[in-house]
Amino acid sequence: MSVPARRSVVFVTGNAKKLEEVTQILGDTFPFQLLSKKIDLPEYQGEPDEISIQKCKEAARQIDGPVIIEDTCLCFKALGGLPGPYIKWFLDKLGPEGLFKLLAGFSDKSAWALCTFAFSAGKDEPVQLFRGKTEGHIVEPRGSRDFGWDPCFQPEGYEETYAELTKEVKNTISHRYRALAAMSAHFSQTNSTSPRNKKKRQEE
Ligand SMILES: O=P(O)(O)OP(=O)(O)OP(=O)(O)OC[C@H]1O[C@@H](n2cnc3c(O)ncnc32)[C@H](O)[C@@H]1O
Ligand SMILES: [Mg+2]
Repeated sequence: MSVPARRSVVFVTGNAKKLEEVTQILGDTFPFQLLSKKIDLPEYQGEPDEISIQKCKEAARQIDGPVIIEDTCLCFKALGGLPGPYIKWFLDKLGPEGLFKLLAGFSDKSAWALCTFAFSAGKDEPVQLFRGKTEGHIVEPRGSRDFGWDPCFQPEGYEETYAELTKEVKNTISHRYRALAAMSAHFSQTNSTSPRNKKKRQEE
């Protein structure tokens, strides 16, 4: 009896570090075979959900098949949630030091990292969102300069910044880990091949 091929989905991102973490976090646990495609999708404006929906629709249009995208925000409480989805440009121009200095005039250094994964089964198909949030503080940069704003984000309950933590630890507490856990849980349920679920799926 032949084993049915695992359905595949393309993770569209222009960020190699994101892809690396996603691969490490998911391991073999994800019910889809994850392929990747390096495309720099447009940086949309608006609320995080809207941005992820637009980004996913554009990815599905370009790939013309099942896709996943991800969008990451870094939100400063004292700035009403900004830079939020615009963190990429702030980081590009200011670096982690500048991000820390942005909060010089504020006693509240608290922040949260928000990750949104978006899935679409293909062009013109609906988009499903999965979110993960990790609370923390913006600190003077410490640790490796490997990945984005990691050196200036210290997650709640830790003495280290994301950049000082090992990948193993970051990948069990991060915004990305939490969003992926939500997405995996969803697809593990809907993808289950138990006869009951199969029947349910056929009825949907
Ligand atoms: O192609 P995409 O997937 O959009 O990749 P991107 O690099 O453009 O990423 P975003 O649009 O989501 O912008 C998020 C910014 O935050 C950075 N970033 C994302 N996740 C991070 C993490 O876990 N730690 C540190 N920096 C991160 C990333 O390098 C970007 O500068
Ligand atoms: Mg981007």
